[in-house]
Amino acid sequence: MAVYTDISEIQLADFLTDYGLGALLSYKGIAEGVENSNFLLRTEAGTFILTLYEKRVNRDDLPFFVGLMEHLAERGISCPLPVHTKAGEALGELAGRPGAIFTFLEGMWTRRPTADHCRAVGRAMAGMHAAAGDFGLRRENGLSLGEWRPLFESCGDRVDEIEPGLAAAIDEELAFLEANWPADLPDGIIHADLFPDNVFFLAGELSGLIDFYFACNDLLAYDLAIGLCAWCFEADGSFNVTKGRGLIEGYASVRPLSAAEVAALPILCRGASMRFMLTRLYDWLNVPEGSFVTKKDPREYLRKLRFHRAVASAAEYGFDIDRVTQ
Ligand SMILES: Nc1ncnc2c1ncn2[C@@H]1O[C@H](COP(=O)(O)OP(=O)(O)O)[C@@H](O)[C@H]1O
Ligand SMILES: N[C@@H](CCOP(=O)(O)O)C(=O)O
Repeated sequence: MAVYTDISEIQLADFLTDYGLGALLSYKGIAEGVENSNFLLRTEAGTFILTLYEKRVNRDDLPFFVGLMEHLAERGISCPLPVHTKAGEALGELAGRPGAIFTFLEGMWTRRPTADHCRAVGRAMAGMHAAAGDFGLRRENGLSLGEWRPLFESCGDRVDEIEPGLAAAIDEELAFLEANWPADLPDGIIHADLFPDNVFFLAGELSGLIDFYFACNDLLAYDLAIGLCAWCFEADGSFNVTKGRGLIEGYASVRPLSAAEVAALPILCRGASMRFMLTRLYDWLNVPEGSFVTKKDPREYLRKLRFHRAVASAAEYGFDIDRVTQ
């Protein structure tokens, strides 16, 4: 969850008068997600999601996110659609926060991803990359290579509280990533946070993608690397090659990879592990105790980073290179 901003029934009912959604019947904060405040709304017109945008979301980026969701939906990608006010606006303001109301997406995220789930996610990710190809706006990745060191430095001198020696290990890994990060791979709009909690399934089928608030222009294969980190590890920390094969082959069945993208996967996975370890680390040290937010453990991504550091070739992710390259 997250609910960082509390709203009263009076505030919400007043906000809703701008929309043609009828009267408010009920609302409650959603205890999932970590970035924004989300509320489940029931009005006379049906069920909706109200999102209030919090700290990491820049107000200027909101037209990109909302426009991207509309663009993807027009091209057949199942994702939430912003509801417009009677005046035609997708974005409003509530409790001092920018906010928007979205259509409710049926389905649930899976707590136990299987190789079939991974294959479906790979296909959906590649479908999203293709559908976003002609989107007219750009957004630079605010959490790419150049931002990792400042984020690390902003964690201050408490990093070793998480694990002794962690600060030095991060410093060394960042130096490697800064010196070796790939250039000249195909780029485009990526989701950049396609974790299991952002993919819904209904009756065994993938029913939609949510949470586009990290979406940005970056290397397409970096999205796949984020997916390998988020979907293909077991609770005991081991990498599941069957899931890895499912994810990558599912992706490549829609958008075949280049040999250079395949070769870059291990370093892209190291970068993805670093990125999620650092945001978790920052939150771990900075989100106040008692917030209605579940903090995520940075050590999970430290373990994943260590795994990827030991990978000598992308074939170790479990797939047949000839089946995924063009
Ligand atoms: N359009 C939607 N339809 C149904 N549920 C949604 C929708 N958007 C958000 N949710 C619910 O809200 C939760 C948090 O949303 P998410 O966008 O992941 O938040 P955050 O940006 O804070 O990570 C999701 O796990 C889901 O339960
Ligand atoms: N996926 C990130 C945290 C952000 O997750 P969200 O889906 O709640 O926005 C992580 O696991 O660190």
